[in-house]
Amino acid sequence: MSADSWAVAVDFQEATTPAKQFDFSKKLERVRGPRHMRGDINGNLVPERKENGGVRADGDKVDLAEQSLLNKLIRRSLVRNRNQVEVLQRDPTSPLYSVKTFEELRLKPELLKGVYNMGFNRPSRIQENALPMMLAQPPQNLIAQSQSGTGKTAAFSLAMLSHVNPENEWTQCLCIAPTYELALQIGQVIEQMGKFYPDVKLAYAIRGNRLGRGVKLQEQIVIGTPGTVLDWCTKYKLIDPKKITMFVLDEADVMIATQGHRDQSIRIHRQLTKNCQMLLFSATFEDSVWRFAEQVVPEPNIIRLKREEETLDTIKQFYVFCREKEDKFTALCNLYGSLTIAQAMIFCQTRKMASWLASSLTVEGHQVALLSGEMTVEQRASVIERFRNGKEKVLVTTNVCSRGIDVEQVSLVVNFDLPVDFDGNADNETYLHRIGRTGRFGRRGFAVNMVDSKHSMDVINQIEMHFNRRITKLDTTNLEEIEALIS
Ligand SMILES: Nc1ncnc2c1ncn2[C@@H]1O[C@H](COP(=O)(O)OP(=O)(O)OP(=O)(O)O)[C@@H](O)[C@H]1O
Repeated sequence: MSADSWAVAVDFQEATTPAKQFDFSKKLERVRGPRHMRGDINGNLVPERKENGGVRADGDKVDLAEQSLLNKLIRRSLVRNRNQVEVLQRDPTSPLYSVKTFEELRLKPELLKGVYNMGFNRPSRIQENALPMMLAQPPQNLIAQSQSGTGKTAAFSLAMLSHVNPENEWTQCLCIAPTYELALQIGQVIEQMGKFYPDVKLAYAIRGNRLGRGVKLQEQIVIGTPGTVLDWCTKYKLIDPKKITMFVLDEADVMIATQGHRDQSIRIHRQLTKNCQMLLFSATFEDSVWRFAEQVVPEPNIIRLKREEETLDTIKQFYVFCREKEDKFTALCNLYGSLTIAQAMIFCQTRKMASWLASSLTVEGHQVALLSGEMTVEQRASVIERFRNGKEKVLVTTNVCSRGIDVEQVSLVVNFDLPVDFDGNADNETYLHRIGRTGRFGRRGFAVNMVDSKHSMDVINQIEMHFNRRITKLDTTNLEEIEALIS
């Protein structure tokens, strides 16, 4: 079918399709989720996980640990969340404590000073409930789930620092994280928080950190990756697992997606005593995470903070017909020429397309930032930082690289390529994730979708049906129309 004829066919289809035609297959999809997607405990659709993440339709590998690290590197503050925390107590008759200030926790003055020195004025939503539970006597086990950036790491770092007895020169708290880099990030938080409490020492059980066999560690807190921690406990006997009184497993969802980590974690856990306090944290909570959590944390209290829903309510959505990539490029330039745009994010399906687009835009005189899969996490973090600081006005990216980026001043999102799943169907979750970022915090945003085939028009229709929101056709050669629609 030529481009013209499919465009005519689409026009015809639009004109003849009633606005709310019912499609049973879509309804089923909404209940079950599309293939390769599953519901998490929040009722959110999340991609099915494979060992070590998985490969998306765009060819970029989803590395959960990298995503998590990127999130940590680019984060500046707590993620806003107005949802209520859900608490499930093991013993529902015991009083439920929640604190509004750090003073109420009766922390050691050195620690309180460390907390305030980090700029924390009051506990975050999840910390309000989690901290009293983690610090309670007798010790209580905890499974806590809340999205990245809500204060989990800070919470268990404070719990570990507060738990140890600095006079005892042996390891009392053991914390495991999925990667070397993530372990280092947690260690930095502990070091910063414990800045005024120098009696407490921290060791990193990570690759490359070799110690002689049989020497007993004197550091009260050890943080590391499962393989090295297991070696230190069993092979080298640097840590006596029977003396561990607090065990923290961070990023459980990432942990079980990483080959071998699940078994190693369980093997470490088996070395610990029954009296050891077990704490497990996760950003998401699929069934597999839950099953793992129950293995590691007996008789748990459970705290959950639902992710704040992303919404399309404040976002105007459009689509533009184009023939091929050059045509899309022209449409994009026209759009850019006729709008006052603070900052824009443009999503491409492949790395190749993203780099072609970035260089074409640069030739046109735009200041462009490019996020691409071959960059290291640190390089990506610095590109995002520059973009956030307004050094570039346009960010071209593939989907994988940009998860979790929150740039308040982005007012336009362009789907240069539409988000589709492995089967070529609309990837509604990714669509919401991309577009939802423009209209953050009640501000207005615009989303423009480039449609270049009958198939991509079908995808637009699927997205419209899924969200029950209209996506309006836009003629980018008609500047007056653009101004009228977008104003
Ligand atoms: N009570 C608080 N007040 C202000 N800022 C806080 C507080 N607790 C944590 N933060 C800050 O909020 C950000 C997110 O916190 P934290 O890293 O603990 O979240 P998280 O849920 O563990 O996320 P991730 O697992 O991605 O690291 C950090 O920059 C941290 O310094």
